[in-house]
Amino acid sequence: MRKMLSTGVCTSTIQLPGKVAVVTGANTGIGKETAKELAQRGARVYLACRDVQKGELVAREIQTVTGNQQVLVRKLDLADTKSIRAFAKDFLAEEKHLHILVNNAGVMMCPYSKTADGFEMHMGVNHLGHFLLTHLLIEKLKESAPSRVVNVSSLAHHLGRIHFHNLQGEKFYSAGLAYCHSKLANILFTRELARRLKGSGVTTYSVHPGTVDSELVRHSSVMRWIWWLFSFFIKTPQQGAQTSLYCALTEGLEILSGNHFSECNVAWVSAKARNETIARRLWDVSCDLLGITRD
Ligand SMILES: NC(=O)c1ccc[n+]([C@@H]2O[C@H](COP(=O)([O-])OP(=O)(O)OC[C@H]3O[C@@H](n4cnc5c(N)ncnc54)[C@H](O)[C@@H]3O)[C@@H](O)[C@H]2O)c1
Repeated sequence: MRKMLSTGVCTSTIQLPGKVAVVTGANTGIGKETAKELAQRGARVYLACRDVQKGELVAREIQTVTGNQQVLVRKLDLADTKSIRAFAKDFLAEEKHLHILVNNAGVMMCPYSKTADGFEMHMGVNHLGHFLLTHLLIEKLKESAPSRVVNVSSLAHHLGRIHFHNLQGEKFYSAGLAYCHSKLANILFTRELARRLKGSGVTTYSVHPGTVDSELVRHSSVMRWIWWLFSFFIKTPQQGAQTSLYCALTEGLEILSGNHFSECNVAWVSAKARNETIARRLWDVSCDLLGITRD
């Protein structure tokens, strides 16, 4: 597939020597390209990956391409809170700072399954896993301010709903909709996080990367076919990384904390994604599910 149609490009020229970044799901697709660009600009970049072997291959590739040897791989399985806690514990022991956290990893349309902690896989990995990770790293982000959290969501959030009585798909389940619900949760999390972080020097943004040629559609032959059919309009992962990079790097973006971005611009979100009551309730429910004390 050859791609075109990318209007959003991150034009920031900022360099990142001495800065530390974590990118989840960085061994493929958009996450890999995001990590590569952060490394290119001189940051120490942690590739937080489920598959450490694949991560090591990618780290070596990024080191070769960028000349930056500070590209490190650490095990992170967002489908297991023990793994998330272990990752955070080791990271906090190892690093003095964290300036950029890109919550990029995601699953789409996987068959009904549960995480190690019994959460529905989309909600568990895409939302709850990143919620816990951010919670565990938030003090380090505050200490390192100015710092940023970028949450990779999707246009698919428009079809999402937060059914509090069916958050784990226990009453009804559709793999396609489960993905949409989790991507809506990413935006609600971003908005509530921004509200809570006001004045802390940590800002946060949610992102729609565009429609990108990646491994995301691996679970759905229909989606693979649609991707192939529209291949001319589909972005490369490098193009798909631009809005995440824009939100991580652009100077002066702090006043737009909590907003959603697409094509390196503020983007419209659904009415459900702007509902502060749902955002606060989702925050509380997420804390309860993860055993985090509500504040
Ligand atoms: N590709 C698109 O068109 C598109 C569109 C909108 C949003 N997105 C979002 O972009 C993000 C990146 O997706 P991509 O397109 O690069 O797909 P991808 O499948 O290439 O990358 C997803 C990454 O997440 C990782 N991951 C999955 N489950 C994990 C787990 N349990 N623990 C840790 N890592 C895990 C995978 O290993 C992979 O590295 C996702 O959040 C996705 O929802 C993608």
